[in-house]
Amino acid sequence: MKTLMNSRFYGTRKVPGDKSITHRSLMFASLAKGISHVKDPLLSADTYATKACMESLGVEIVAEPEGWKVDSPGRKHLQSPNAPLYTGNSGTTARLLTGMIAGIGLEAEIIGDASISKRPMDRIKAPLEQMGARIALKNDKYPPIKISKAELSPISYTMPVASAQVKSALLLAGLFVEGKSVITEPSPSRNHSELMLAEFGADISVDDHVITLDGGKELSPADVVVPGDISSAAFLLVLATLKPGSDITIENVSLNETRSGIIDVLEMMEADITVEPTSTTGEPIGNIRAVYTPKLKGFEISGALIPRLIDEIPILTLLAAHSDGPCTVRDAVELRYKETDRIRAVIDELSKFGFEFTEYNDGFTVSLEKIHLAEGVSMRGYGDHRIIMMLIVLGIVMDQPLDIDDMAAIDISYPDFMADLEALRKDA
Ligand SMILES: O=C(O)C1=C[C@@H](OP(=O)(O)O)[C@@H](O)[C@H](O)C1
Ligand SMILES: C=C(OP(=O)(O)O)C(=O)O
Repeated sequence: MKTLMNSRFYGTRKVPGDKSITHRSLMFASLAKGISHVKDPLLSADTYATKACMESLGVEIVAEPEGWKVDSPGRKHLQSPNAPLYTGNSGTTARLLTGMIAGIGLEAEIIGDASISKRPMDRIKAPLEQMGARIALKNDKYPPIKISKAELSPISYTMPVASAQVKSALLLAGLFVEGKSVITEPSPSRNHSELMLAEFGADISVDDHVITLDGGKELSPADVVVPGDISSAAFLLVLATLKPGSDITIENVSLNETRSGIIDVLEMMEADITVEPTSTTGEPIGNIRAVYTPKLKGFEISGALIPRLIDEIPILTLLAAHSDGPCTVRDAVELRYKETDRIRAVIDELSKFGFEFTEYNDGFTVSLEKIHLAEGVSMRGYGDHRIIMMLIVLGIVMDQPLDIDDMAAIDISYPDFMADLEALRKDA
């Protein structure tokens, strides 16, 4: 990390493939009999976990120069695994896979690492049981998730929280059930499942907050091109905004409205940011340029904006360092149920440098007079990739290399993060 100090960051870069889209491409391709291709997938610990789970069900996935070839015997020929399915650190894998296993009538036990073992799964158990699934959890809440064979019926479900993982688990469960499943969201969460299921031939329609899936139809193989992940781009965009002399363009990144809340926030803060849409092939794609902006406005984010930037909140908090007023996050209690309690982690770590927080159950208000350099302080990453990358950006902005534990957790979503920073680094 030392080599990144006293630098500015300049240039054009692509970030790795979108994590949410990569998980879904592997799962949907595994349900469609025949060969699908996934171009430019994210190659990271989380997506390798999904790949290994699909292979355990009997799907052949081969690396090709441009990505993966997924060869599925068809959902009727997938097999119950003879060992627990290990989802590593990936909540998306655990929740979507539960819906998928229940939907194809297999039995399996789903486990994960220490963080997954503390993430709530009752949010998928309740609606899946309403469909007829048989699911057992530890203390009725946590993994291991034990799924027994059962026949399902369609569901009509109003989700209490906007969660793409819950929505997608229900869509996966309803895919091969005759009849209409209707899912209503309180506000739109990421819609990659809806877009991609249509590409794989599912009968799915969306009307405002209501998703209707007419189940019982087989999926057909499809080729998926994975755009860059805006959640990974977020770290570079915030770095460019905060670091004097910086000017970074991220190319070929997903601009999907349900994910692009970070652009709204940067614009709200009057950061120097430019968005150039390039194409739409199911997913809207484009380039985003962020240029150093010495003075920013404060932000207040809540309500329907939160699901559109939920994973970016830790890195967005750093923008308080240059804002002329406080920054407030509300309606984000979901952050407490991620890889770690991200509200606590952000408050505990940034308080070490003079960021002042008022904590709420569903967020915080943060302001900063001046960063206090805290020599020799050790930082906790909580094994959470997004907290660790936020702390790395903080260290670069302060020109103080931070001693952060668990750096290897970057591999969960952005294995090339340090290499990309090096590639963009220029002498100040
Ligand atoms: O469906 C997905 O791919 C994801 C949905 C979000 O979680 P929730 O569904 O719990 O909001 C997000 O935080 C996660 O990183 C990925
Ligand atoms: C919360 C995240 O992922 P998951 O829920 O898949 O573990 C994330 O990537 O920030």
